[in-house]
Amino acid sequence: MDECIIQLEHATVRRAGVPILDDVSFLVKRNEHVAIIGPNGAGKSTLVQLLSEEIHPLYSPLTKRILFGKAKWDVLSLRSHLGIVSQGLQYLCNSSYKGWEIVISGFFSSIGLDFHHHYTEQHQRKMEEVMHRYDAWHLRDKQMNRMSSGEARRILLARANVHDPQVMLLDEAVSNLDFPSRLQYRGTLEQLDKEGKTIILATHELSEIIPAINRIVVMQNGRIVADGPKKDILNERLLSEVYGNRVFIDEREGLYSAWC
Ligand SMILES: Nc1ncnc2c1ncn2[C@@H]1O[C@H](COP(=O)(O)OP(=O)(O)OP(=O)(O)O)[C@@H](O)[C@H]1O
Repeated sequence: MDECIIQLEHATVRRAGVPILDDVSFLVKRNEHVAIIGPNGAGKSTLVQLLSEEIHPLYSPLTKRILFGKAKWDVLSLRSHLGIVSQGLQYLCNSSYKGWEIVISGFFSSIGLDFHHHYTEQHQRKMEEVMHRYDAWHLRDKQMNRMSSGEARRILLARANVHDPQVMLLDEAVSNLDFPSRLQYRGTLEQLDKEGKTIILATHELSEIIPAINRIVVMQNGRIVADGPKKDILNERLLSEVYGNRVFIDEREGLYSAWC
């Protein structure tokens, strides 16, 4: 049986006294892929941030957060197992660092390079390889704070992959990417699947959910309200209920799209 690499049990997060994640349990096995969907404010990003230890759950005797078999992590070591793309990270990376510096800093779980970061030729080769893969090589010497959102997103995707992480945590990773870049991104997800990586993505864009991602988690009001195989979850009745609007779903060549 596949090992459970993410074990979150009875996790609650409060902001201003309000539970924005309410007693959520979420388990992921090695090589399993999960897409998290749900309306704005449902708690998707909060769940992803719990997994990368950007935030912490409230203490309760029932609460567990065991990541890669360990309950306690030094956050930099944990991040070396994760490839993260999120709006929050993009905001932090909006600096005068150049594209290549942000990508290579993925090896150190840092944002850009500092005097104590010593990169090797091997790091450099891998940085060049992923920047080509994400069609970002032309952005290598451009400052992050002079890039368009889509250009910066490509840099973040390259950074997330550069250190060969076990788990990709992708929170609305395709936003701002143009159509050809989305196609390329899906190709990369397929490649990650072939390499045996675990993909966890939160998205509003169902076409991001490649055929290899078969488990869908639906969130609403800080809770997981559905969790199961794609064919059971991506149905118009269930999604119409969750989104509070009539939702239409279409499927073409294994990719889905939804609209109201
Ligand atoms: N720092 C904060 N202070 C107060 N409330 C917050 C804070 N961060 C998030 N929230 C609230 O927590 C809830 C969940 O937010 P979260 O970003 O996890 O939702 P989401 O499902 O990712 O939404 P979206 O699809 O809009 O990105 C929202 O109601 C949001 O307003």
